[in-house]
Amino acid sequence: MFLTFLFSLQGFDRAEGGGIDLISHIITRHLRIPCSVLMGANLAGEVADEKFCETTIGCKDSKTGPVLRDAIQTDYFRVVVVDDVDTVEVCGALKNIVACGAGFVDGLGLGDNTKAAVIRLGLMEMVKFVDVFYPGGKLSTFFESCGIADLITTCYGGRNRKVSEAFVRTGKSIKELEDEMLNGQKLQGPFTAEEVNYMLKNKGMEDKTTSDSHYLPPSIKYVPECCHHQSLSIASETTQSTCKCAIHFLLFISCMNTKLDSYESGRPIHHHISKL
Ligand SMILES: NC(=O)c1ccc[n+]([C@@H]2O[C@H](COP(=O)([O-])OP(=O)(O)OC[C@H]3O[C@@H](n4cnc5c(N)ncnc54)[C@H](O)[C@@H]3O)[C@@H](O)[C@H]2O)c1
Ligand SMILES: O=P(O)(O)OC[C@H](O)CO
Repeated sequence: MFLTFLFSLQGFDRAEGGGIDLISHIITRHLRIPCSVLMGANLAGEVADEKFCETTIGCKDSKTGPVLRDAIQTDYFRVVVVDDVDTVEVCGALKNIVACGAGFVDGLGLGDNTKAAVIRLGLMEMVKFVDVFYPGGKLSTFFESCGIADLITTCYGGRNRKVSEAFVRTGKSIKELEDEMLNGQKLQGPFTAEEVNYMLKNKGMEDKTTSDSHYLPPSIKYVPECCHHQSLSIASETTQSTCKCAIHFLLFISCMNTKLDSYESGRPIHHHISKL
């Protein structure tokens, strides 16, 4: 008999002292039981329709992991268990920010090549973020469903993408669009970006660039800026100012010019990060 907690919530919480907290850490701290996470390319409607997908469970305990997998896995919902829990959870949170960037690209009509660049650079930001703030994470985790696969599906089929596209096209605020398009649901991307931005500001890291040993994740900085900017603007100016903001966002990510030369499964990220 064992007690554990498995959840699929995406996002961070603000921590005392100006940082951010992972939800799994908060649950473990309060309930004093181990916490595992489930993240993956799992748009709820498609899972409900029993269309094939994969998912990732992050679980530290080698005995509990297979028990959770066997309890959840079906023919159409395939589970891979990894022990890199924090990276799995961070992927689930950060990819929502990148999806807003993908939505801006769609709203601006920039095409699939640009969107692929946003997705690639967003993935590199996620890798770098884990390396800086959750050292010990494994690069191989980003190649599980919780990493690249969830990033792709969210950047094509998710709510963050959809609303962000409408945000650029219509000139309405995120709040208005949520009310109109999501039937009571909320976007995670802008909120998560603000939390991460808050943490970076408190650490004095918001103006660092990728060439510094500290870094600035551009979409994390520019997604909330774009969203805020838009919500404060007036109708005739909104589309123009949002576009300007979104273009800044794209310019910044393209300046990153990061490259992943090699990848060896299962090794800690800092073995690779010097090549980014
Ligand atoms: N929908 C998907 O395809 C999908 C897939 C994978 C993971 N997720 C994640 O699962 C979580 C829930 O997604 P969803 O689609 O069910 O969202 P949802 O918006 O339908 O539901 C979220 C619920 O949380 C409640 N809520 C919000 N803030 C709260 C608070 N502070 N205290 C108590 N309740 C609060 C809301 O009232 C709402 O009922 C999110 O973190 C999402 O990123 C969603
Ligand atoms: O609809 P989104 O943008 O919240 O994305 C949904 C899920 O995160 C996909 O796994």
